[in-house]
Amino acid sequence: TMAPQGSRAPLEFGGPLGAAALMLLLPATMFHLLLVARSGPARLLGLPPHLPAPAALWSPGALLLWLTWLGLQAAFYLLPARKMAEGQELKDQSRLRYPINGFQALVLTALLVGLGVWAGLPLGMLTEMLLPLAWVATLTAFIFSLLLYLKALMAPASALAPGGNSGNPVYDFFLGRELNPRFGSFDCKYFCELRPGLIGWVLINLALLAQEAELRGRPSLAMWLVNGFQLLYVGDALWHEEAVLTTMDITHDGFGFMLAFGDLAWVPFTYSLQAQFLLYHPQPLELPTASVICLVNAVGYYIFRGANSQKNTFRKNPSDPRVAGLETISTATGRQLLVSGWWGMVRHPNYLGDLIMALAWSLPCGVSHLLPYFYLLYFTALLVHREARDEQQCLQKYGLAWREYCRRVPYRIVPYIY
Ligand SMILES: NC(=O)C1=CN([C@@H]2O[C@H](COP(=O)(O)OP(=O)(O)OC[C@H]3O[C@@H](n4cnc5c(N)ncnc54)[C@H](OP(=O)(O)O)[C@@H]3O)[C@@H](O)[C@H]2O)C=CC1
Ligand SMILES: CC(C)CCC[C@@H](C)[C@H]1CC=C2C3=C(CC[C@@]21C)[C@@]1(C)CC[C@H](O)C[C@@H]1CC3
Repeated sequence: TMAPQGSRAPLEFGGPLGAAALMLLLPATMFHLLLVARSGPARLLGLPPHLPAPAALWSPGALLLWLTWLGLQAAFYLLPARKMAEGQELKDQSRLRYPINGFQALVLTALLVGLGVWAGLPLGMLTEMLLPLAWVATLTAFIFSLLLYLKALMAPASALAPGGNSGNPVYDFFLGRELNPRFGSFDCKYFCELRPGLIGWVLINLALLAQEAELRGRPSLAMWLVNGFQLLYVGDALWHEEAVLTTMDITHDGFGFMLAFGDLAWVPFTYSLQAQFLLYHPQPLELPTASVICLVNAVGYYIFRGANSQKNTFRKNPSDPRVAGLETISTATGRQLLVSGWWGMVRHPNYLGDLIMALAWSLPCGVSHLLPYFYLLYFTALLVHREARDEQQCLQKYGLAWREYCRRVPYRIVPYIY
């Protein structure tokens, strides 16, 4: 109905109405979770006992801290990188270059925070600032996406994303118009996708652990597990930073409110929900149960990493001895699809591993509350939707070969179930 500005890509996320609803619903859910996690009953489905006064949301200190954080991570991004990677080929046949120094940013942040704590910085105080920090992060995401929307008005057609250019301002603002908005060599989307949000998430977790130690003498075993598991996940993502260049977020989606808010606000303030819950609702955890939970996380990580690495190795060099023996299907594009190994088990084995880890992150919080399982529920919905989007894109790319793959590997994420 509305495609005056170019792409006739089918509308996703329920079109403009869905986009408008998500723009309200996502921040509202984030604040709901932040408030409920610290409330006595900690009920996921129910109103928070107290709504904060507007003054509790606004703090110049939080604004300063947030801007310093973004500035610090931007400075780390600009430091010399161990490697410069090339992105996928763009519409104009060019390729962008990206610094691979995310893990270095994590290490430098850890050193800086360690130094601060050694010098007497009260890290636990960060937990008192989560609400105003989440508020400034949301405002930043909103203002940033508005600026990006305006910047895209001046971008050439070849720089626009396949979706996000329907002509409907609400929809396009949500999805993002420009594919790789950059200021000089500074790539806004790539920067936001991994650094301020993911590193911020583990820093908030650590502050919650420090605060628990302050309140109860030492951190609980459950808090250690949640911190350890999530640090492994974030460290892994930054270590394999180059792999993010082939995700649909970088190759297909524009940079709009969805990713800006998701990366800057949603990830740090909702992905740290389990640690938030544990600070206000300590849970007893015995060693034998903790060991079983560690095993669940290890199984999830093994599948997640095995599947991602197998595909990355295969895409880089199909004759690499680690993948050369695997069975494949040829496609008209000249690329091949794996039909054995992890990718012969289900069509998204990496999502399966990710979901098993999500379960392991919630289990230390016990089974008395639904709230810490929010991430697992949200993530299942996100991955089911993401899987469907990816299938659609693969069907377009590979046509009949993709149908053949679906016939040979009939399950999407969970063998014999889905
Ligand atoms: N924690 C979080 O919030 C989130 C985590 N994730 C995680 O990020 C990681 C990346 O996920 P995502 O970006 O969704 O995509 P994937 O890593 O699953 O990549 C999908 C792409 O892989 C290629 N592919 C699919 N099947 C095959 C096959 N059989 N053989 C070879 N190549 C194949 C296709 O691209 P092509 O053929 O072009 O190479 C397809 O588009 C995952 O581990 C996911 O779990 C993702 C989203 C959110
Ligand atoms: C709030 C919205 C509903 C959607 C926001 C989505 C974002 C939070 C996610 C989109 C893709 C992501 C990826 C990751 C984190 C979450 C977001 C940004 C990873 C970096 C997580 C670690 C993995 O190893 C790689 C992931 C790539 C995609």
